[in-house]
Amino acid sequence: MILTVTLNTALDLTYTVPALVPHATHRVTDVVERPGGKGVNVARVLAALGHETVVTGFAGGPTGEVLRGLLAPLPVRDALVPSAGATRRTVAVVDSASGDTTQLNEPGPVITPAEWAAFLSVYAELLDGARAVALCGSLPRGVHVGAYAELVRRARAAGVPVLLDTSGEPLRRGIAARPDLVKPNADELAALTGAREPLRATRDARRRGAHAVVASLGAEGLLAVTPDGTWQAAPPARVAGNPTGAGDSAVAGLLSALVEGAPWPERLARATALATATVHARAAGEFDADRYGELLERVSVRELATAA
Ligand SMILES: O=P(O)(O)OC[C@@]1(O)O[C@H](CO)[C@@H](O)[C@@H]1O
Repeated sequence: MILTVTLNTALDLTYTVPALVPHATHRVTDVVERPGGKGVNVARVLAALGHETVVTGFAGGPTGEVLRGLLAPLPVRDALVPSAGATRRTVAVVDSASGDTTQLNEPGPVITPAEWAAFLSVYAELLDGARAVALCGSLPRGVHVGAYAELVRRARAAGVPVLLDTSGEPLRRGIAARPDLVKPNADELAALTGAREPLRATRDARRRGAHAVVASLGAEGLLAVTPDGTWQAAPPARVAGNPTGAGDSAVAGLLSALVEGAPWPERLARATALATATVHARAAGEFDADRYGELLERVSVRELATAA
């Protein structure tokens, strides 16, 4: 089983408008409501690939009920821990004229010390039996900033490979706890390292403690700095669409190939094809299987002649 942790789950709304104009009233032409938060998206993609998947984190209030109701028919096991505070909503507004997406994320509930303690005991139980764990997304209020570092250390102590996908101070502290893999995007990487040049920043991130770093660089694909080598993976062509959740699909691809013991080029090909197929999809956590299959054959993975 693969475990995904989403401490700040979300009810994701995707609105499509003809054109997004500040101060104007907009008629929404398409509404999609999905169970979300990064780790939930990762789990949905993993389940679609046929992996046994469990989601944990917090869910509460009426939004939490809706989220759990949307998860129920999916082949994903719900091990979410109840919180008194309500699960947040996030809104992605897709401008169909420009193709740009604007994201609005609520802060989420305040987690109490008792709820955090309840989560830690569920996490410990789930680690026993997990083949890999992904720790994903922002922290809800009330959860300490070193929470991911703590969860990384516990996964390592249990011998479970751990992937971290977060930002800011939780990422900085989490990396220092030596996760097997981190997957920052270009902005997260720049904020962490102060470097804009992708290769330099990715190598710097790895030096901070991660075993391997896979940076997601939008249309440029993925850059991986690993103990086995350095690779750049790119989609066959620039794609237009909603990029929300593309990074989560990349995480799912990396985990899926990792638990199958695939080598790095194959992990990166799978991650790039899934991320690209998600840009074509209506919402995060989704992809078209045929398109994924076509992309997988056309993704390029190039080894860079440079030391990690
Ligand atoms: O606020 P966070 O936790 O950083 O990100 C949350 C979020 O924007 O990320 C996903 C896309 O990656 C959305 O489905 C989700 O709601």
